Amino acid sequence: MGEKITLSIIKADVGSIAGHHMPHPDQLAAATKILAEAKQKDIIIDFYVTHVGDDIQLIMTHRKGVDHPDIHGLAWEAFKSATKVARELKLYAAGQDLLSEAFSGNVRGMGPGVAELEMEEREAEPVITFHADKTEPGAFNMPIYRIFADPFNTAGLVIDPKMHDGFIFEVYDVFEGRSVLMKTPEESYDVLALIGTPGRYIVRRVYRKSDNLLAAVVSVERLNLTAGRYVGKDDPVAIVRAQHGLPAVGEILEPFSFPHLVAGWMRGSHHGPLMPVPMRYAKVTRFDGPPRIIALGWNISRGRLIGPVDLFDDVAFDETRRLAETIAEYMRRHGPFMPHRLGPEEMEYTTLPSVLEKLKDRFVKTEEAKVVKKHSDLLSH
Ligand SMILES: O=C(COP(=O)(O)O)[C@@H](O)[C@H](O)[C@H](O)COP(=O)(O)O
Repeated sequence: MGEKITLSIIKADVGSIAGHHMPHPDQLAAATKILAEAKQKDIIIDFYVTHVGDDIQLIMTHRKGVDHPDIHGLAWEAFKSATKVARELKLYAAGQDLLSEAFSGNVRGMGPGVAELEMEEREAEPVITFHADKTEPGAFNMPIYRIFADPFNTAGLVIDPKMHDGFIFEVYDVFEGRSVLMKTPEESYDVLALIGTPGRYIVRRVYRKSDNLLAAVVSVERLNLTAGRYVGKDDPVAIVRAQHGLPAVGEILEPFSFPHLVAGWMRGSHHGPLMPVPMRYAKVTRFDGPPRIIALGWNISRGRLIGPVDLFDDVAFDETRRLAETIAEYMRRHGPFMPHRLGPEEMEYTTLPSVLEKLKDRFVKTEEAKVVKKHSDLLSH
């Protein structure tokens, strides 16, 4: 057995410039300083700090396995430091995603989003990390399904003997906090029956069936469910391993050529197209969006992060971006109406219920005559 390396992405929104747009460079520098010191002390092997929209992304490699208090504590410290900068500069929503003052061993349930994948490095270990803003973890359901279970997307499912048996999906129910393992292709329709409800059922992990190799991990934290109130959107991340018996990089990127509708966007309350963008466009503007995603390509070499390459920085995705803009325009024309605005179940976790609360005593039973009388009484005052 070779050495095990863990790739951890821990992300949080701890304040940004000009609303929920993007972090200040000094915040990224503060987080970088903390991780650089940890690298010097051999707590982590390597790291990279970036952002998508207003979310700071800590990408780290280490030998400590998933959910390790040293790694989570380090991320917490980096976010605290970036929050301090945000407070000094009076940035917007300083410390937004840090739901607790004190760290208690693990950032899960404390606000930040987490995707961690422990691996035995293959001879070459190509990996893609995805980072999204203004959307929820279920936004990954459709692309992950297409990558690992749709032969019209992934030719390797048909052609490559190592993939031909299919993959095992772990689907997580965010409301019940439990998950189920399901096999594709044989249980594909059952998988789809669940993950077509992306606000509740989220693909959390995918394993290659032939040898149980862990191929993908998605962050499943739903910030508003954790906080019990509207805080911001979850802005999920994912790690997908590529090539040599796994989907090729091009097969992993392919589903993102369709800018599918996801929940999030303005006030976490609207459906909009997920737009794949290069890092330089990883900041939201129009109606605080549209929701965006970047894809960073890496090779992991004895834990060293070789990269990133900015995978959506390609004219091949120009048409997708144009289509996303057209869809954004179409959806925007609906204003406050569904299906642009989310449905009532999803709106439960936004600020709308407090508006509706004000109206609750003004509803009257619809017995026509009495209603007309009551209205005429009200109007005559
Ligand atoms: O979705 C949004 C922020 O989500 P985020 O923090 O990026 O997860 C924004 O659209 C805000 O909801 C919007 O700008 C209003 O913000 P507040 O004035 O309520 O802070």
